[in-house]
Amino acid sequence: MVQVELTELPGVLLLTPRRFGDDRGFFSEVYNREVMAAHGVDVPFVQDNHSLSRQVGVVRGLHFQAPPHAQDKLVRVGAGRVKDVAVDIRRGSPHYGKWVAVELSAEVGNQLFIPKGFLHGFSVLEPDSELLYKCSDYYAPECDGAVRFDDPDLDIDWGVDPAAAILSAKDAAAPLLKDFDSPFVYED
Ligand SMILES: Cc1cn([C@H]2C[C@H](O)[C@@H](COP(=O)(O)OP(=O)(O)O[C@H]3O[C@@H](C)C(=O)[C@@H](O)[C@H]3O)O2)c(=O)[nH]c1=O
Repeated sequence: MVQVELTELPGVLLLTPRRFGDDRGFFSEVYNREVMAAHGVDVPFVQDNHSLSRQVGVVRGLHFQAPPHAQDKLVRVGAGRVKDVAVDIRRGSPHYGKWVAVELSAEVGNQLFIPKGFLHGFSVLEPDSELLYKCSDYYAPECDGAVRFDDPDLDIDWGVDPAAAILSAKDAAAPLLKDFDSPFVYED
């Protein structure tokens, strides 16, 4: 029912649910708790988010919510195409500061699972791209945090010109990773 691929970051998974195509279009179970749990994604999601980014070059991120409201996220694209990025920020992790970037599109219907302890962000590769994602905790603005998307220590390939990126004021003012005290600790 779902194809699961590991990424270079343990815990971050690329999931592609099956699509049943016919003359009308397709049908797909985009989330099935039992099936996901069988593949290691056994998470009580409590909030679904939907954002629209009109312009190519919009970058949202890199974001996290700190404990006690840390969020696992299951991200997909309902329209358009984005480059979705996860960065390990668990102190003591052998992968601290490492990232994976995956193209997610409405055409493919693929999804990225990003566990707690990772930054999340995406760049917009097609106009009017819509991101749909499930979160395992509620929005808690007091726990909301960000790291600069174009941090030279991360050196993420966003697939768009970072100098021309369209950012929120909050994201433009985000600290660099070296000036940031991560609230997450790696647990073996
Ligand atoms: C994230 C969020 C925002 N909001 C409000 C706050 C604000 O007024 C408005 C826009 O918020 P932001 O600018 O933070 O939206 P955005 O930049 O799209 O933030 C999102 O980015 C991606 C990369 C993520 O991973 C998400 O978890 C979230 O951080 O929406 C909520 O009411 N609930 C929420 O869950």
